[in-house]
Amino acid sequence: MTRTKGRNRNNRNGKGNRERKDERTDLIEKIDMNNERLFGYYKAQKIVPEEEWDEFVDSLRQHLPTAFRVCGSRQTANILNSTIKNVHVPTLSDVTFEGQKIPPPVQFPWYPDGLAWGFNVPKKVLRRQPEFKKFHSFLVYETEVGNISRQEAVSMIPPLFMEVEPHHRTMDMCAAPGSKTAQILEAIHAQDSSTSTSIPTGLVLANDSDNKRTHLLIHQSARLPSPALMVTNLDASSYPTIRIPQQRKDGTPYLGQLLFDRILCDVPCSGDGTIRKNMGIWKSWQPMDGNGLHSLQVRILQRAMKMLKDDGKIVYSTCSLNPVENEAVIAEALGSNRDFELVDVSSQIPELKRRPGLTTWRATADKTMSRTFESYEEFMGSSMFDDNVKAKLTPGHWPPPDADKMNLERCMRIYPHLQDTGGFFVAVLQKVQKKRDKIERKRAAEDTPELPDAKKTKTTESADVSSTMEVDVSAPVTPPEAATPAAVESSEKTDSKQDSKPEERQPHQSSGAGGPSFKENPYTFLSPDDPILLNCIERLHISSDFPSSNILVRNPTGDAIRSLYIANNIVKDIIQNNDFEKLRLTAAGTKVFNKQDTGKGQDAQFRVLGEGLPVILPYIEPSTIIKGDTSALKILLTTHYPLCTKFEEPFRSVIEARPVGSHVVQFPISELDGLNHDIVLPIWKSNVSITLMIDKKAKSAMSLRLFAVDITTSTKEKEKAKEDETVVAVQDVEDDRDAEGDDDVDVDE
Ligand SMILES: C[S@@+](CC[C@H](N)C(=O)[O-])C[C@H]1O[C@@H](n2cnc3c(N)ncnc32)[C@H](O)[C@@H]1O
Repeated sequence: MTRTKGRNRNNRNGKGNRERKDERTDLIEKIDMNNERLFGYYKAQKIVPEEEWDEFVDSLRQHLPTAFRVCGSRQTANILNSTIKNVHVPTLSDVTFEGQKIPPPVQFPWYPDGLAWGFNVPKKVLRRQPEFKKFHSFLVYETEVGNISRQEAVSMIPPLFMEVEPHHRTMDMCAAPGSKTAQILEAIHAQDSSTSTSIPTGLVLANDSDNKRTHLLIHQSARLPSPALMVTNLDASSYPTIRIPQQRKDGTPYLGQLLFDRILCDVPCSGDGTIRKNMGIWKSWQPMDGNGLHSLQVRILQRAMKMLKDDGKIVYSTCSLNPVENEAVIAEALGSNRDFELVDVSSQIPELKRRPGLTTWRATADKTMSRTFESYEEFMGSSMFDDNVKAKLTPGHWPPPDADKMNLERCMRIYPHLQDTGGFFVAVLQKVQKKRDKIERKRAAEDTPELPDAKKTKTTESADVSSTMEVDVSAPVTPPEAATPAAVESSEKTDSKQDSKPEERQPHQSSGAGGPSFKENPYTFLSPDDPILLNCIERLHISSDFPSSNILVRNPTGDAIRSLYIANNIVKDIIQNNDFEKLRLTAAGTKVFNKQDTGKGQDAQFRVLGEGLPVILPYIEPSTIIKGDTSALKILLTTHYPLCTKFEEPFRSVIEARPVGSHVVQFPISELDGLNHDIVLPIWKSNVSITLMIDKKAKSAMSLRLFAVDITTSTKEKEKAKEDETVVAVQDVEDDRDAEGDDDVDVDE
């Protein structure tokens, strides 16, 4: 798929951001937005009625509006959304620039709770018009701290049709860079409050075969830290079976296949639905792009079908308009597995304008003229192609003979001219019940046989993840619905470097599933009696119902050396019963405590992290949480290490009386922004001063939200910079994002 060049490459040319941006605009203007192969191909598919063709093509040539989503937990998102609606939009509603009225951002009518927005404003307006410039800075800061996600409008659609609930076990098979994973995580955490994160019983297993992109995904998902998240780095088309402890009807434990309630297959595709953004497609498009991906797309969907629970749902999506990558994939997968059918979702999200899936289409291998063929037989009989080319297409590229029985019209086609978006394809498949008995019998036969003496055993399936693991089937099986958590994250490579002793195990290295060698540390759950864990619990006054058996570390020794993570029960079950190396498990759960050096002569302590605090907060004894006020928050935002004596009473006496270490402060904020919510933040108390333990960007975003200006220390530095530095910074963020994924949109184009 066409990509915007990354920042570094551009900077090597020695050109400034503004210059680069203007060059890009010139380029856009010079692009020839005609491609007869593309037009001929899609006309032959009759993707829109003839009288709509011109409108459709015209929309492909228009600049794509910027879209963003207010994200995070539902309550936090609703608070920020009110700020946009009640504070920003009114100031942007009556703006004119160079004599032209500039439209304010608008909410997408089809997105739940009005949490998604779009706006179409030239970049010079964002750069020079004061109200829009301010709004732009707000978007940039909130994006950086994870409260706003820039995501193409159509890319937001597939997760909505998954209808994820907090107890669901979900899988995102091709997840990077993670914009849809974030939506799934939000649905899993729908019950969180504005200050605390629940430990849901559900699971979000996000996978991508591209190792680098899984790390982008991990970075993105850090915006909604979750004990329910796991990230793996495997080829989705051959994803291994995961085993978890289960119970038969008579109560005997066994290791059985983990099946999912919901699976998203947002598969790799030719991406011509993104042509409004990725303009190189105008020149490069040819039908073999989609033809070549068809087989992989089918195999990914077929693998998802094997991992789904009865009554579970799969959402299949692409950002391509090509039926070979869409309806043909659905038809081939349905033809190979009669336990599935397409779901009629026509009554869901009625505000979303869409067109039905195609029931017939014509494939081709013709790169020049786009002559299309009605059937595989006609194609094979043509003298236009040699055997090599003919071998690249299969009967599955065409409609099957029984296509009319598959309800392919239940698929959804989103066209650019319908609501000024990119193009997208979405289909919802459901596993039907009619063969349930047969399936259950088959599955029972496949499951690991129960051992009479419940002794350790080896599973037998050679291709299975757990095939080489010793499994203690007598171990008590945690009921999946019991809400106790635990999580992990990406590896602490520094732990192994700094702390490993010669006799310690080294991080596992393997080259699984065709990827690069896998160098990650093992995942070890701490004993609830671990002295460091007990120390964290005691110092922060964490209650006895805290799930301390769900805390894990990632380093070769399995000791609490630097970071402690929390994972929920299902994540823990997966880690404990499967080989993390074969799963290429790259991250799981969320980090909650980190080691903090306390200076010479003092023992190191662990502190609660900003991202981990929402998970820990519900367990902290409320009376031990320090009550802050606006003046204390201002001092903490503007000064790095303010002395305790700088604060007003009663805050000053309270913090002076606290021991050195990690503490939590609650600031009642309603007095500032009129919204009824508090902010709870971690601080570190040293002998004479305290400091706010959140990063600079989070401080700036908070400052802008609460005080309408950035009062943090970094502002002083910024004041020295050029007038449009914010815009440059914005552009840098955007360029990084462009490099991250196909779903990102430039904010200011
Ligand atoms: C359309 S993008 C996914 C976008 C993502 N769902 C999002 O919303 O951010 C397709 C992804 O599939 C990944 N991919 C390609 N082949 C794959 C395979 N065989 N198994 C798993 N992932 C694959 C690519 O690395 C790419 O990140």
